[in-house]
Formats: sequence, C-alpha cells, structure tokens
Amino acid sequence: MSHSEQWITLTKKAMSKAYVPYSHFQVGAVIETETGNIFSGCNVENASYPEGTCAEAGAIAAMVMGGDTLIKQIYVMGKGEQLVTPCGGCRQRIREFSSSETLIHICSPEGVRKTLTMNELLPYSFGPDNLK
Ligand SMILES: O=c1ccn([C@H]2C[C@H](O)[C@@H](CO)O2)c(=O)[nH]1
Ligand SMILES: [Zn+2]
Repeated sequence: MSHSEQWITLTKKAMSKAYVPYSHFQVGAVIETETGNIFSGCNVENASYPEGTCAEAGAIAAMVMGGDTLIKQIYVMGKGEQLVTPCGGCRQRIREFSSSETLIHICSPEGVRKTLTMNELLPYSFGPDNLK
C-alpha cells in the first residue's frame, strides 16, 4: 500500500463516521501536523440545520485539543462528481493554522483529486499576522 493510499484509507474512515441525517453528504478530514501527529474529523449535523459542523472544523478542534497548532497537510474527502473543497468558513479555519507550506488535498474515496496550497485555496487571506 502506497503512502498516499494510507492517507486515503484513514480519510475514508473519518468520512464513514459522519453524522448526516439531513444532507446525507458525508465528509471526512484528516490532518497531519508539522510535529507528525494525526487528527481526524467528520461533519456532524443536527436538527437545527445551520448549527451543524464541518469535518474540517472537527479535525481542527481535535488538533488544538491535542496540543498542535500547525498543519502540514490536510486531506478532505467527499463523494460525487464535483470536487469537495472546504467551504468558505473552513478555508478561514484552516488558514489560522497554516503556513505557506501547508497543503490541502481534495479527495474522493478513490484518491487525491487535487492538491492546493493555502494561498491557492484562500488568496489574499486575513490571518493572525494582520492583528500584529
Ligand atoms: O468541505 C466541506 C463541505 C461540506 N461539509 C458538510 C457540511 C454539511 O454537513 C454537508 C453538506 O453541506 O457537508 C463539510 O463538512 N466540509
Ligand atoms: Zn466548512
């Protein structure tokens, strides 16, 4: 099994945990931090539709809880024809814990479909440095 296949397997596992009785749209996210730790998340919906949380938000919360704050790479996976790219809110969430090296891998269950830098995913972004 190749290195990339292992990440896909892990992200598929995260996706399979999604709690999505309303949208039926499963998303999984797996973060590898610069320190080599791994954190996963899935989307979690609820009856008050706008209060659901994205897979990326879950993985980021787990990462911060685990004591890490710098993302080396993040795998995001969903099904369907279209690329499942992080929503606007999650682009900002990922941006908070990114460097210019951070990679965002857009995946389907079959593999990585596209890899983007943070700057490609959210150009001209507002980040922690703006508050210095
Ligand atoms: O990158 C994305 C895009 C969508 N969703 C979730 C939110 C909602 O639960 C469902 C449909 O929008 O997918 C994510 O978790 N991450
Ligand atoms: Zn999102």
